[in-house]
Amino acid sequence: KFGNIALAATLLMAGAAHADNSGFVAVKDSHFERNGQRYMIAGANFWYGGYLGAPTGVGQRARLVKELDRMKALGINNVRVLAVSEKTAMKSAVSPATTSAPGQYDEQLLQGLDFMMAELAKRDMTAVLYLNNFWQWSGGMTQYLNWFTGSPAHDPNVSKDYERYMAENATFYTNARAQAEYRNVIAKIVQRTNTVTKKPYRDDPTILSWQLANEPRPGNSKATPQEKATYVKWIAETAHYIRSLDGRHMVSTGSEGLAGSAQDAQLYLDAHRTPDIAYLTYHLWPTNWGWFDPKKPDATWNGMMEKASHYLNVHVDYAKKLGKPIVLEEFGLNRDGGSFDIKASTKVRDRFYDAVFTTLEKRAAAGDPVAGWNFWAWGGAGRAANADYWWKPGNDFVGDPPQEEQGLYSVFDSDASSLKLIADHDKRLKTIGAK
Ligand SMILES: O=C1NC[C@H](CO)[C@@H](O)[C@@H]1O
Repeated sequence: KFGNIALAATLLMAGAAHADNSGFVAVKDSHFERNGQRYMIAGANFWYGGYLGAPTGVGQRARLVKELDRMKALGINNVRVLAVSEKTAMKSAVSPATTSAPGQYDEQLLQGLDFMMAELAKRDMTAVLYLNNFWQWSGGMTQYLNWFTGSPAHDPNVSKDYERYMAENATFYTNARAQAEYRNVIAKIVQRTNTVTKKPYRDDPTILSWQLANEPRPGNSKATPQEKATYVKWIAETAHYIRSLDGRHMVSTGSEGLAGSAQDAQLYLDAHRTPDIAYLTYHLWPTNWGWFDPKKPDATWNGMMEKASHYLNVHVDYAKKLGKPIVLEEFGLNRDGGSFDIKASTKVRDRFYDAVFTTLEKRAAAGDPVAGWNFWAWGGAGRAANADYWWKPGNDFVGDPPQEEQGLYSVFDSDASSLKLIADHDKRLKTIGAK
């Protein structure tokens, strides 16, 4: 009899040994799992988290600690953060930047990322780190092209010619020297050892995923079959490269979904089919995409919600098709009347957030591969510094990057109704699917 008990205990131990208690988030049956439990992302966008963590210069470590404490208290468990920026002459981009020139990296900003990662780990929070930007506000792909083709970095805030901007940026994917430097940066960060925790990033479960870029697109709205094929290949090869450096962390694309895929569902599916991309991402921007006019809320709300509801649901269906989780890792709406003023109310935005959260909770409760959300974006204690609401070096960082008015989409610490809504839904989301 005693022998049986010993045998049972041994088998139990052996079984337990196989349960993954590493703390890493991984995909299991088209959901996220962490330490054997369902993991839902109840997240925020916090692009400047690494900047606040810097030991000198732009660093504001006391503010960073307070912002993370506030997020943690609300039940936010994940932040989506810009991991690296490129120095550029463009006015609407953040400065300083991590990469001042190919091969020259600002150790202070990289230590900022280290400090932020250490603080997240203390709070049992995770991070999605994006390694490039399709847009100009952190230098991004247009700055790489400036370095390697000599073409002037194209600021669409100045040219207003987004179609030309996007077509030009897509040449990044086939520029061998730009790709080589991009991979140097990827290797530098993925193989980095955190100077605060002394832990290699590769061994740090605080990272939820490495993300190829913020909102990478195949080209402009008329992307050609060749550009689309190039885009799918770039995603697969870059994701494979990251996985060759770090086989423990998931990799994600940063895609907006159809809006960032020339409205081509086949392209969006093909871009996320490779096994090296662990989950799908998508973003939802009603005002940017012309579905909503904050100055005519009553006239445009119904049409917008019809489109938004379809967008939310159809991408969950795409994820089901691929058998992978999907994260709505950006969504946002203006303050009432389109105001940038922190004193403006947020009634319409709260209604929109509530509708987004409720739609995704319903799909998650039905067992669909909804793995959570990140609202755009955490403004916290940051405040716009100038009457015209534009950012200048030395000003506070808020949820809106420098290419947009500081207050456009930010959720500030004084937006009590928004924060309560976020906290309530984050709590509800995390109970869905919990074993
Ligand atoms: O990634 C992004 N998506 C939309 C945000 C708000 O317009 C924008 O600031 C950012 O570039």
